[in-house]
Order: sequence, then structure tokens, then C-alpha cells
Amino acid sequence: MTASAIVQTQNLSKKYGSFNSVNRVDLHVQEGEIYGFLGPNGAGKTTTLKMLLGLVKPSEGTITIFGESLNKNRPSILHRTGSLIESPSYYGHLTGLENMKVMQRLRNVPDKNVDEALRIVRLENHKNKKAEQYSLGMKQRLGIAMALLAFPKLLILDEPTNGLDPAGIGEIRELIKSLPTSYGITVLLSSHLLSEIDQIATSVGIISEGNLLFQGKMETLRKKSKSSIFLKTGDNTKAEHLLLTQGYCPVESDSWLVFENLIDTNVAEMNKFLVNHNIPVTRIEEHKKSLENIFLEITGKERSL
Ligand SMILES: Nc1ncnc2c1ncn2[C@@H]1O[C@H](COP(=O)(O)OP(=O)(O)OP(=O)(O)O)[C@@H](O)[C@H]1O
Repeated sequence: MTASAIVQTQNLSKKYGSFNSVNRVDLHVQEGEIYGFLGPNGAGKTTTLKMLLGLVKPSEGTITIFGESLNKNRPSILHRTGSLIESPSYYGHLTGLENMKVMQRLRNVPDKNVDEALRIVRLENHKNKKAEQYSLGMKQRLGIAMALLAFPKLLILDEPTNGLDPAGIGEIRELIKSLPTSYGITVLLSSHLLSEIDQIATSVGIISEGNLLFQGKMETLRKKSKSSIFLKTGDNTKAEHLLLTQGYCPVESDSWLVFENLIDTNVAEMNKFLVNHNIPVTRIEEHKKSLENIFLEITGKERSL
């Protein structure tokens, strides 16, 4: 394990009866990352996160957090970890501030932490309102404030933007993005939305049917999006025939000739060659495979997230 690994699991598995809810997952979350745990409903995200928090007992495998075994050092690890799993729990008849004070007593942290956490989630102007009167987004922000209260080294959030409107999603996203640099907090969050993970995460783990299918930097995932050149000419059949003699391998697709792995000079040469043979080139386009297509390739799923 490298020095900066915050979460490391090996062979982590959970079986319910004979059903593999989580199957031999090796998670690797580095310090300072926002790690996006991405997968469709029922993929095993919540079960994995619950195992990391000691809420579900693994059937197999090991969990190491901050370089320490969760089995051996659970209280000390959880003391340095904040979490929001499923919907936030709060007392509806108490105000936001009173809810924070209840949590403050449990976690034994100074008053300034309460003020700071409420400020970060931008609830300071609503702290004297009863939590049951909060909007969904405000309730979610209160849940995050509670998770932040002890300014943990690791924050685990299960679908933090679930059920929020676009403005609420944007706010929570910006809030989460600021945590590693402003407070040195490493964030592990789950989502079933690729677009969400794309906008927030620095690293990603893709889980489907309990299996971790991809893990790495977001950049690495994006680099998988190879581009294709789409060419339209006045006579595609003749153009294809001529280009084959030059060593190009076009594939016909509707009214286009499609080429993979071309460099710029190839495109220029091809264009010149066709024009010299009196075939007008009417369009040259570059198409990149979308992140969604890459995701579908990795998971082998027809349905989109
Ligand atoms: N207590 C349980 N008993 C039996 N099966 C369970 C239990 N908890 C989870 N499962 C099953 O394990 C699988 C993974 O569930 P999990 O909640 O971890 O998925 P998820 O990726 O978090 O999905 P979602 O986004 O819908 O919450 C599902 O098929 C679920 O039905």
C-alpha cells in the first residue's frame, strides 16, 4: 500500500444468501481525491460504503483506512471519518442549530466547528428554523454539515445529490469540490449519474452487479474516448476504392466514410489525394466517443445511466 492511500479494500465481498451483492472489490482511494463510486441502481455501492463504515459485515476481504485495519481500529478510524448514507437523520422538531448541537455532544467537538460547518453548507441564515421546515436541499446540506462537524480526514457520501433540483445539485457539487483543498478532506461519494461523477470526481470506480469494472483517474477514463474522422465526398464508392489503394481502411456508415486512428497529416493527404482525383470532399468531421459510450462499453450494459 502506498503512503497516501486513504481507503484500500482487498477482495471485499458481501453475500446475501447465495447472491453476490459485492464481489471481490479492491477499492483504492488516494489522499486528497474526490473519488466517484459510479454504478447503476443495485450495483452494490451502498453495501460497499456501509462495509467501510462498519455498518455491514463483509462476507470476505479486508478493509484498510488511513493505513489501519478497520477490524482492529474501528473506533479510532470512525472518529476521523464523516458520513452521510441514504437520507440524513435529524430531529424534525429541532432547529438546524439544535440538531448540530446534539451531534456536537456526541462527537465532542468545539462550538466553532458547529459555526464553521453551518457556514460551509450555507445554512447559517436558516439555523434557527425547524429542520422539518427545511427544503430537501437544505435537509441534505444539514446532513452534510453533521458529517463535516468533526472536520474528518475522510468523508463518505452516498448519493449526496439524489432528489435535488439542478440548482441544489450545483450547490452541493461546488461545496464538495472545495473540501479537499480548503479542509484537507478526502471525499468518497457514490452516484448512479455519470454526468455527476464527470463534473465532480478526480478518480472513479465503476461498479456493476457487484464487480468493480474500472478504477482510475477521470483523465484515464476520458482518454479512452478515441476520435474518428468522418468524411463525406461527391462519390463515396469511388473515394473508398481509391483510398484503399493508398493503405487507408475506411468503413462506410450511412453517407459517410469513417476512419479510426488518423493523424492530422493523414487527413490532409487524403483530402488532397481525393481532390486531385476529381472527387469533391464536402465535409470532414471529427467525432469523439462520449463518456457515456465508454461507460456502456465498460459495463456492457445496453441501458444508459
Ligand atoms: N440487507 C439486504 N438483504 C438482501 N439483499 C440486499 C440487502 N442489502 C442490499 N441487498 C442487495 O444488494 C444489491 C446491491 O444493493 P446496494 O443498495 O448496495 O446497491 P446500490 O448500488 O447502492 O444501488 P442504489 O443506487 O439503488 O442504492 C441489490 O441487489 C440489493 O437488493
